[in-house]
Amino acid sequence: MQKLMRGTMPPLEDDELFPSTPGKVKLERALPISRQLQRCFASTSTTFLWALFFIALTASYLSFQTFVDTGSRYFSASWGGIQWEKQVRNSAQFHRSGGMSVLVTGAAGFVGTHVSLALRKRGDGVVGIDNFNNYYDPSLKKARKTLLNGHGVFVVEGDVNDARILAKLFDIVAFSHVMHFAAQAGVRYAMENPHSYVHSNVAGLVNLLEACKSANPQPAFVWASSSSVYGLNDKVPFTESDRTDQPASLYAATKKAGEEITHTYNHIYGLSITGLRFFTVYGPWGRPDMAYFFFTRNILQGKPITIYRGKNRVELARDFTYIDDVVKGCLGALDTAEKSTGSGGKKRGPAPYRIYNLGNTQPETVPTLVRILEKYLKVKAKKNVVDMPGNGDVPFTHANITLARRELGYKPTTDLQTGLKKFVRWYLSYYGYNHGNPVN
Ligand SMILES: O=C(O)[C@H]1O[C@H](OP(=O)(O)OP(=O)(O)OC[C@H]2O[C@@H](n3ccc(=O)[nH]c3=O)[C@H](O)[C@@H]2O)[C@H](O)[C@@H](O)[C@@H]1O
Repeated sequence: MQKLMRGTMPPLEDDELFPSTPGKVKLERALPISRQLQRCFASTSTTFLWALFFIALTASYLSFQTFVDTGSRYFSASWGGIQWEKQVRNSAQFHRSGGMSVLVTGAAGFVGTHVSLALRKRGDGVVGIDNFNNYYDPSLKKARKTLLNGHGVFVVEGDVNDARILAKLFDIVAFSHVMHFAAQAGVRYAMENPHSYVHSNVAGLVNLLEACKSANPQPAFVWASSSSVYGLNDKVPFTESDRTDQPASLYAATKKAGEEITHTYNHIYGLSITGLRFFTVYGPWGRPDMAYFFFTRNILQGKPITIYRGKNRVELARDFTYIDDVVKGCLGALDTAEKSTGSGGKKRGPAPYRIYNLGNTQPETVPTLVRILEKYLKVKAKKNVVDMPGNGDVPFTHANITLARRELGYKPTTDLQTGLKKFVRWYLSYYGYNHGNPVN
């Protein structure tokens, strides 16, 4: 402030008030008393005007500062404060002996919501964080948040790229586990918005790992990788040790990068890491960007759906996995995760690094998926069958789940018929038949 005033208006020196032009000086000195008084008055009023100018400048500077302060408080108002900290603490509290305190990122997402609810229902403490971005309808995410709130899970509005909010959360709660779902999902959208994948799946992941490695105690870290890392691998079923160095999409490449990045944090800092490769997870409260979801909407609205087919007219297939089965796999991963070994950002000993497939081991074709939907919706789909565009898709996925079965106790029990029946029931109760606004 002082700097600004000095820079704007240096103090006036005597010789500036009385210019050094010899003739003028003489003239001043020759002036009568009355004129000199008049001059003096004139210079006083100039000083007065300058003083006014300074006051005005100071006042506007101060009010600008207040505006900036208020503004920054306003923009960060979604988190912070005593009440907010209390909510975080309460939500993190577990209610069973040997319970865990879990930070769930992407908690208002599809899998994040289901896992948070399951943890809470069995008495674990859960704090959610979600940035509620508009990749798909944020009102669905808000509805999931309301559901979570109703079960005592507090969801913080924030981004995993924000180091300040993560530091604050770890400051308030000694999380035993981090369950990381926050990511840019979707295979084909990577061609439209490649940077969002790097931002969330690479930069966001690193930011979160930095917070975890510095936390004391360090939490065990479990996170969502993807079946897409198998890329062009055509050895079936896909086994964890199969090659994953041929991704077919940028999405897959960022998930693969995540597997390598988490490995370095395990190696250098002693973070306990478990990566879960999800296979096309579906079910109630699902993601509207996925085929089973928007096929349902289009069929109900009488709009056509596009079914891709592979080379030589081969039908595409996915190892569609029902949400409840995946939730059990996630809980199994959390329950069996050994502790991280580092403290104060330093590794104290080797920590586990694990990767598991969470699939269904019963691949079904996309036309079969459509037939089941038609049956439960009681509406015939208008189908356009086209060759699969070169947009990052792979022709099929099929999980070998031996490892997860043995080490996590993972045992999927829901076939596509049963799972889609439950999805359709939820969809109709949430959107009604026309998919206008949610019915509730
Ligand atoms: O398991 C995974 O790794 C991935 O599963 C899904 O990706 P995807 O299997 O491509 O799921 P959908 O986008 O729902 O597509 C399912 C099938 O429907 C096909 N499809 C999709 C869209 C469409 O208009 N028509 C069509 O035939 C796709 O080619 C694919 O075979 C998720 O979207 C990814 O986030 C996740 O990581």
